[in-house]
Amino acid sequence: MGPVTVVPPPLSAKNVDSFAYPTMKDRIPVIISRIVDNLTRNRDKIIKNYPGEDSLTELKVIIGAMSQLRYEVMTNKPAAPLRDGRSDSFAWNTELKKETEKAGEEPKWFDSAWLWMECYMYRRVCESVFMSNYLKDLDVFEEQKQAAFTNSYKAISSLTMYLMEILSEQELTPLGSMTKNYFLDFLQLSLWGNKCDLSISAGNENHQEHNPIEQLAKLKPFILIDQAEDVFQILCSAWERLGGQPGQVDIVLDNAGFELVTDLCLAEFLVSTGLASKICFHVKAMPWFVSDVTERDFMWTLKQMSAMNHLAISRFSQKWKSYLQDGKWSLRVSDYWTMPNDYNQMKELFPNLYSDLSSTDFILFKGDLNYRKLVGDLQWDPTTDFSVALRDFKPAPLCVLRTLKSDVVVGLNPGQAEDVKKIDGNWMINGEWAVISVQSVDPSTSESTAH
Ligand SMILES: O=P(O)(O)OC[C@@]1(O)O[C@H](CO)[C@@H](O)[C@@H]1O
Ligand SMILES: [Mn+2]
Repeated sequence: MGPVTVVPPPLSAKNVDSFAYPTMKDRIPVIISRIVDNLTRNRDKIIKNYPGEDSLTELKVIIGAMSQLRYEVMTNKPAAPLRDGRSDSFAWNTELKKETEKAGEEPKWFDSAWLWMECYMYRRVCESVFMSNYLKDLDVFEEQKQAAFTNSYKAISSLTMYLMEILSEQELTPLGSMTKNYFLDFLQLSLWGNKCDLSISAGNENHQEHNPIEQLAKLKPFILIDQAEDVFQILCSAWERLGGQPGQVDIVLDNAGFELVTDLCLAEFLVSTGLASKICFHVKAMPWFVSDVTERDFMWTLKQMSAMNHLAISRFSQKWKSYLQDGKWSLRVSDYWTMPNDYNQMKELFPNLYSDLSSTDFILFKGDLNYRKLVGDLQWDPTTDFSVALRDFKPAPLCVLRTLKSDVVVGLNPGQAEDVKKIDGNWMINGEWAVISVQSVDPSTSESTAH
């Protein structure tokens, strides 16, 4: 038996010096107010897209529910059971009961675990929409997500042209050194794509304007942990294990807009250089943390790209649609990604998802929320090993690409956190700093090594 890990307490808004506190006090109320604004401003469009004799009444009910939710957050009311009867509501209400039993009272916004309450907030937003008849499929964040894509046109253009150029001009053998160098570039592009999420900016415009490739060298010193080479090594080991065939890669997506395009470009690079045989993208089952990708966002992005008068953008989107048809790429939706639980609990709560993930050769997790769920959103000492913070979550070799937007980080060297803090007091929350953290799992022994 290995050493027993003492698990620290969760991040919580009860610590007024933590980022959880201003999130609850300011950012979440602003996010809810923006939903109300958006629904009010787009009233006619919504009624037109979701016609029905009661559409307008339902829209008003949703707006009312948003005001009620904002009031509940601001006055620290206890979490109430979900009432929408959606397939996940039983699991959610079971979690609510468990939390209540653990604490001796219902979870509250400013007293309980930040991760739990923040997920509950987005689930409540969805509840108000799911409770309607005509507006059931309304995505209250759609406009913001679509604007984030449209406003990143220049960066998307540079990125896709760069990808097209290297794929057509270079002889890239799967395990060659040139492939490795380009792979490292695309992995970093996907990492920095994570700067562009909309919940951190409380829904303010947050898009990519500059040429992303030119920025890579400048951004390199901001990667606090860089295990990108280990990722390449994992893909090479899969090759060898599979007798000279590439393995499957799963990507647990985060945000729509520019970030999604960086992820798709990475996936294109992987399949067209023979580093991966198949890609499975995991998307959210409902609108989530403002900018997270749903299946609809994914398909919308491809459709928009096809309609663009731009050679590289439209070509890639055609190619990507054909991958979806021939199974080289697939999408998978699971309710687990929109539960409040961390990934250590996945094996017990969603064994099918865990076993699916165990059958792949490599999992890439994108973004800050995935990072929080991997390490449990706990107050770890920053020098804790990544594998210790993951606890029992080791379905397959995995990597997380994350810009820091919440005050939890592990895997740093002694003194590193203190040094970065001297340079940038907001290093943990401003999205300027990043980590590429890896856990390699040897499939024969299931032993993991992480740094
Ligand atoms: O997962 P993502 O898109 O990178 O970030 C989600 C996020 O904006 O939401 C939380 C704050 O509300 C933070 O954990 C994080 O900054
Ligand atoms: Mn996100």
